Amino acid sequence: MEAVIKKFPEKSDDVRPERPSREEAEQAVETLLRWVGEDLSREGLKETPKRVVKAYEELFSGYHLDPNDVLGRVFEEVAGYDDVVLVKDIKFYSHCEHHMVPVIGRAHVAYLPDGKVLGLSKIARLVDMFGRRLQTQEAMTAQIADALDQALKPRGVAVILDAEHLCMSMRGIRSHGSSTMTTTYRGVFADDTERQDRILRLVGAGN
Ligand SMILES: Nc1nc2c(ncn2[C@@H]2O[C@H](COP(=O)(O)OP(=O)(O)OP(=O)(O)O)[C@@H](O)[C@H]2O)c(=O)[nH]1
Ligand SMILES: [Zn+2]
Repeated sequence: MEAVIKKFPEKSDDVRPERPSREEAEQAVETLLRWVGEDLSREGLKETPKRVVKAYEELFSGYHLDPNDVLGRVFEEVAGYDDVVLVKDIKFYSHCEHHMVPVIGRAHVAYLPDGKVLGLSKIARLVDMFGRRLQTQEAMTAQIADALDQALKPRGVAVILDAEHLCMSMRGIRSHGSSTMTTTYRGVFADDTERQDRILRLVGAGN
């Protein structure tokens, strides 16, 4: 089943009607600070609600972008290059949608072009953009693959995410050092285990 790419306002100053004001968001931070047992009159906390809201603006800026904003133009002059393009070890930070706690990981994104390629930095920008939303790792993996598929119409796409969920290490099960790997293969990669193995070997995850 194809995951749906969530469409969000195109510009960061577009405000959804139901979006709370900045002041309301700062008040919500104050409530949480009081709830954890903090003393709001402490000098060090004076600016904290403002800072947290400002930090959230940056950490969740992915809601105000869509793939068209980050992918840019495609290039067709590749001198007949006709093999896989793999951008590996794209470090990303996200937050899980269940606990709003960080997810820290690496993405490996490969595609087999059909005459058109993207600027390499744009793939890292795409990963960064989807990371700046609340996510499950599975959804983020599918969203990256869908966006590339739609923008480039390549012969195939492979996306591998390998991440540590701090909600599993800092709290809950407190399982330190475990990581989660998700993979999605589209087009020619979908049913071709040899191609899948090649990608896994290239990213250092295969046998
Ligand atoms: N499939 C999936 N699960 C995730 C992801 N991030 C966090 N989770 C899990 O979401 C689940 C939420 O489980 P719940 O039982 O509703 O919440 P909880 O009581 O906080 O769960 P614990 O973490 O086990 O304490 C947990 O098992 C998390 O490990 C993700 O990206 N993908
Ligand atoms: Zn979580």
